[in-house]
Amino acid sequence: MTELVLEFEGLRCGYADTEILHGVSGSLKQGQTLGLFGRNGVGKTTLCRALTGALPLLSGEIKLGGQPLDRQPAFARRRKGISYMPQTGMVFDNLSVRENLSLARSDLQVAPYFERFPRLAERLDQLAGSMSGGERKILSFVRVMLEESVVAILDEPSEGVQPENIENMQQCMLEKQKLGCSFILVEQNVNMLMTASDALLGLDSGRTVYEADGPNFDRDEIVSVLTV
Ligand SMILES: Nc1ncnc2c1ncn2[C@@H]1O[C@H](COP(=O)(O)OP(=O)(O)OP(=O)(O)O)[C@@H](O)[C@H]1O
Repeated sequence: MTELVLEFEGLRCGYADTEILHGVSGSLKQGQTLGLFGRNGVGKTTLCRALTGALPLLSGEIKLGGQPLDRQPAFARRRKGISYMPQTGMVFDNLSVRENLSLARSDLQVAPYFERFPRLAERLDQLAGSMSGGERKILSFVRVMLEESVVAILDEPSEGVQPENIENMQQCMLEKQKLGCSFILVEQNVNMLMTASDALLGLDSGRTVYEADGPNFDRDEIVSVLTV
């Protein structure tokens, strides 16, 4: 049986006096991808931020490899192998592509990613802030791929990215999965969600409304959660 790498139970959290997540639970197996989806504003990014430690919990538990994680600060979670590609603010605009990539601090090699995304290689000395939205997403994605992660959380990586590069992103994820990395993938693109995920978690208004194990997901059910 595949080992559970990340477990979260009854997560409640929010901003100031507003509770956004009302007790969300889920789990992630080693080398697998949990697809997280739902309409705008239902709490997907909030869940990501709760898992990374950017947002404190009101209650609930998070475990990584069976060990409690929820009292650990964000930097300690990063050291334990939780990586995060945020939906926005994902690259340092005033640094070049080369400098952004060098921040990944790992021994993993960047060359295979330049083969998949040659425009990055062509723009190594360009400031990240002068790249297009899609190019910046790719840069942010590659930066996370270069981290030595146990769990990589990707918040809408395909937004604004052309289909050919979405396919390349999925190939990169598969390669890291083979090395044991697990992913939480926030995605509105139903095709990517269905093909990249081993299990799915659908949210609405801060609550779980859909859970399924793959590989055969029901597209109509997914679309209905996205269009409630
Ligand atoms: N920093 C913040 N302060 C106050 N409220 C916030 C903050 N960030 C998010 N929210 C609110 O929390 C709710 C959930 O937001 P969240 O970003 O988690 O949704 P989401 O499902 O990721 O949406 P999207 O698909 O649009 O990215 C929204 O109502 C949002 O307005």
